[in-house]
Amino acid sequence: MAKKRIVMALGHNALGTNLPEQKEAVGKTAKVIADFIEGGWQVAITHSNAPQVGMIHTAMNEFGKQHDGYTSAPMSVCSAMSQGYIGYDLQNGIRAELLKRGIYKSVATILTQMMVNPYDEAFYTPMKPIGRFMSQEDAKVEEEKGNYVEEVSGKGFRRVVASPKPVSIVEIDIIKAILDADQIVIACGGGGIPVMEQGCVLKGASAVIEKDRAAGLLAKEIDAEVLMILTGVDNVDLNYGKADETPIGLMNVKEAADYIQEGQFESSSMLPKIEASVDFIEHGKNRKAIITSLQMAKASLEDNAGTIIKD
Ligand SMILES: Nc1ncnc2c1ncn2[C@@H]1O[C@H](COP(=O)(O)OP(=O)(O)O)[C@@H](O)[C@H]1O
Ligand SMILES: NC(=O)OP(=O)(O)O
Repeated sequence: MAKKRIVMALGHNALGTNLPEQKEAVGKTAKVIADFIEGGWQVAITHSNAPQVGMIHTAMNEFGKQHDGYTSAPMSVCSAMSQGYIGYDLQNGIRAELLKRGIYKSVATILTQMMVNPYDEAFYTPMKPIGRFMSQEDAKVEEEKGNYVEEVSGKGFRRVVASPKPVSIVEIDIIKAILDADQIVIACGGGGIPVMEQGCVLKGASAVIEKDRAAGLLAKEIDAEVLMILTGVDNVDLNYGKADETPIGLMNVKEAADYIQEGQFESSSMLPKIEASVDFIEHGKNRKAIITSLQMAKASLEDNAGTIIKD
């Protein structure tokens, strides 16, 4: 019988935002991933990259100017770098955890490109926050460089870039081949490297794709049973941040659509997770999406925690 597949999308809490944090977080995350593999799941992993891609872009473009022969790097190249260095940590962390348990499986990171539509409206309105939180003075400097910034209530300022929807996964066949061989794949990291087709050539786009939307597309493409989005909270809340905030345990796609209509979910954080979940469920049978924290991951798989979205 074919093994069941799960896509695990790792947010900042399961991953950290810089190298030391990442090392520590990955150790804990690898244990949960290994539990799932031990439990007989075929696992595809994807991850966040907004803090990292912003840091890499600043490093490449600021320091690049200061040294002869160093050149700056476009956002698509920075996305590729973020996939490489996050994947490197993740694949070693998972490999080590599996070895400790006597499980001999390969873990591979696929530098994944994601086809986007060059006419996607999102290119006209940069909305995806990346990089560090900045003071107003630093934000002004960024704007003078030609970058876009946005104020994040109570937290300072952040760069924002375009975030087109992912249309197709260029490396999907190799991702499927790794899963068919019952090995572990890390793919579509940071939403995938956004590219546009120009004849036979793929050109990088100056954008960062929402990793939750990429995770949903990946889950659809590999025909996963479960899309598990691991984030900073145990549950999705209704009336988030208000006095009558209420955690959602179970909702169906109709209820999710109604809540979206009511404007229950923030566009830059929870909305893409819910939309990706609904889209995943609507395109298959007996599928389940889970939004929860790393701590609740195992319990949520048995419907005992987290926010579960079903048909
Ligand atoms: N309706 C909601 N219910 C719960 N958390 C919410 C909601 N809306 C926004 N959030 C916030 O959004 C965060 C998740 O978004 P984000 O930080 O972008 O995720 P990640 O990096 O984990 O993918 C949560 O940790 C929480 O602080
Ligand atoms: N690419 C992306 O969605 O990253 P974050 O989850 O860090 O925002």
